[in-house]
Amino acid sequence: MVGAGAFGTALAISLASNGQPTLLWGRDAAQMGAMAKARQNAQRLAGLRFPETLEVTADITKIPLKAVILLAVPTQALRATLIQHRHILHSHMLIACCKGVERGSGLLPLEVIADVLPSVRSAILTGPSFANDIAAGLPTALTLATKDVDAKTLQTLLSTPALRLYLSDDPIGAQLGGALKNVVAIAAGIAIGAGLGDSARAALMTRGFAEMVRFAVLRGAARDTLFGLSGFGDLVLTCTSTQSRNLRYGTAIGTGQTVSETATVEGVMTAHAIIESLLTNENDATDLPITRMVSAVLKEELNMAQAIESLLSRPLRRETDLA
Ligand SMILES: NC(=O)C1=CN([C@@H]2O[C@H](COP(=O)(O)OP(=O)(O)OC[C@H]3O[C@@H](n4cnc5c(N)ncnc54)[C@H](OP(=O)(O)O)[C@@H]3O)[C@@H](O)[C@H]2O)C=CC1
Ligand SMILES: O=C(CO)COP(=O)(O)O
Repeated sequence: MVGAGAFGTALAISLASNGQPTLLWGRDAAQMGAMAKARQNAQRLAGLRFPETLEVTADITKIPLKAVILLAVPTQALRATLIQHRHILHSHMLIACCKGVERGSGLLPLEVIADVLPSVRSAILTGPSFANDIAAGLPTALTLATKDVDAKTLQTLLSTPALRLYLSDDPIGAQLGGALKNVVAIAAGIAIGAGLGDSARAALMTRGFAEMVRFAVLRGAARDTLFGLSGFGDLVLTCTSTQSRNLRYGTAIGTGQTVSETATVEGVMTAHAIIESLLTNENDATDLPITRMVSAVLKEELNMAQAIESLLSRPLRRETDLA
């Protein structure tokens, strides 16, 4: 496991609890030392003890030769991680566990991997799951999306009695579902924080989902993928649970609080990345009113009242119209 934050630690605990010898690598030697000593990640998953089969290290050369590597760093840190450790990572199967779009390039995690390490085999692991739930061994279902011929072997390797992996051969759709639902969750949080009510949240979730499907299909995804765990499933979880950092972030913005950017809130950069990529890529020209509003509010180009007014004054249309 590369990345010892909440999600990397949770997946490592889950796999090791299933009897798999698992190596959890993090970049901060002092932090890794403390985790190895306490047998828990006190900073991000306090109280959830490491099984004996879980080894913690800050030495990336300890990764065994043929190991499958899960990459659990934020999307905006993925390229730097790949570049820094390319001499180790290039010969392994890489499973991206991040949810987002890279700012500047508009690329999805597997596209970033292909850009840095063109010949590497890769997959995306995504879907509705909170790190705490996975680490506690609660039942969870995720999507493992890949074009790789060894997909079934990977599915078996990474599934546990509590963590069920469903296979998909649509990595684009799975990645876009995971990335876009974070943006909609910020919008849902803003609505809740601003006191617009649960009905407004349901409207945003539904129209946000329409937006997700529209953009994903345009980017080459299969429409059905968005109706699965990685799209609809994760949208529901993230927009309705206060465990979600994206929802909490949006709620704080909606209540007018000043928000610190220290936590991983993937929807922020993803909203900007998508809207900025629309300016440069004509093929992506589509109507994304909710993503556009989230990006504009977070950049303080619009205040909340203007954003809400702009969404509510859009022309009336048929529900199933494409835009
Ligand atoms: N938490 C969750 O419930 C879930 C998270 N995810 C996804 O997993 C991804 C990671 O999120 P999460 O684990 O929660 O985030 P955290 O903020 O908990 O952890 C991020 C981790 O990435 C590390 N990191 C950041 N930059 C780099 C870098 N350049 N090189 C090496 N390591 C780096 C951090 O190290 P350091 O501590 O040294 O800064 C930290 O260990 C995100 O894309 C998220 O959407 C998916 C499903 C559930
Ligand atoms: O991706 C997640 C749930 O599936 C985690 O959501 P947050 O990043 O908003 O906490």
